[in-house]
Amino acid sequence: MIQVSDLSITIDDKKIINDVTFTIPRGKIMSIIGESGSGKSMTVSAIIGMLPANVHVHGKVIYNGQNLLKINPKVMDSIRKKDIFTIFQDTSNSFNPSVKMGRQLFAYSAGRVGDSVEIFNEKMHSILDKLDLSRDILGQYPFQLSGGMLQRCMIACAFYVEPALLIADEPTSALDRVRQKEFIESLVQLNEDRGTTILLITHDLDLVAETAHEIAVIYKGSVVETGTVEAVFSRPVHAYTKRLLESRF
Ligand SMILES: Nc1ncnc2c1ncn2[C@@H]1O[C@H](COP(=O)(O)OP(=O)(O)OP(=O)(O)O)[C@@H](O)[C@H]1O
Repeated sequence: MIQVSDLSITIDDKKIINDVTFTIPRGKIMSIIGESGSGKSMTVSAIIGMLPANVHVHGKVIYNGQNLLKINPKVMDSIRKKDIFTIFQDTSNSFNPSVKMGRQLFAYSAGRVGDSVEIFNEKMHSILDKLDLSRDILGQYPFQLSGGMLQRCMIACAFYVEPALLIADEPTSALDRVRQKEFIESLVQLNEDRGTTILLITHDLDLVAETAHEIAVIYKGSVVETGTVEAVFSRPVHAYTKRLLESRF
């Protein structure tokens, strides 16, 4: 569904990403795993076309036959709005503290696809029920909800929008174990119910084991291993992947 090939990113003459190549298969959950500073977030920024101004980028990010790195900015805006939905590590930054959740979830869902308030209420109520989230949250402010609930509100919006690709960048690292589990269940539910393709960025091997079908291991700006989670976990080839897996037990 998205093919990243020979992606290289340089900032101030420093190579941050080096000839990164991988494919995100349609309908699958794919995880990019790597240690802090390895280049995971930069890779995501290249895919969604939100790289800092001082960056030099080479290579291709092919989506629907178009190279997103060379696309007209207006077309990219529309792809970001309709096709790609992104959930970041700290969702509280994504919400305005002084606006009730209902209005904000409307903007993240119905507003993106042009639905009326009536359609929003009907559709969002049934999604909240499905995700075991109380309908009351629509009348509450972000500070009245836990971090885990805010993350799951974002999943509710993804259920609504049904994007072609959901990118979740370190979505569980600020959550405790119970909230992590709830979030993971919602993520898997989205993939299974709607067939949404998911790119999951993480440094948590347990999270990968519980959710992902495919994996790309990134180390110092290069992809050192790709394959199904089953194959990479049972027969790791690169020394870094072996170290990573040994550290799990
Ligand atoms: N705006 C920037 N200017 C210069 N260097 C940057 C910038 N953003 C990131 N970097 C550098 O690029 C490299 C990759 O960063 P990136 O944020 O992609 O890593 P990451 O794998 O996502 O790490 P983490 O897990 O800590 O978020 C790091 O060495 C980082 O210091």
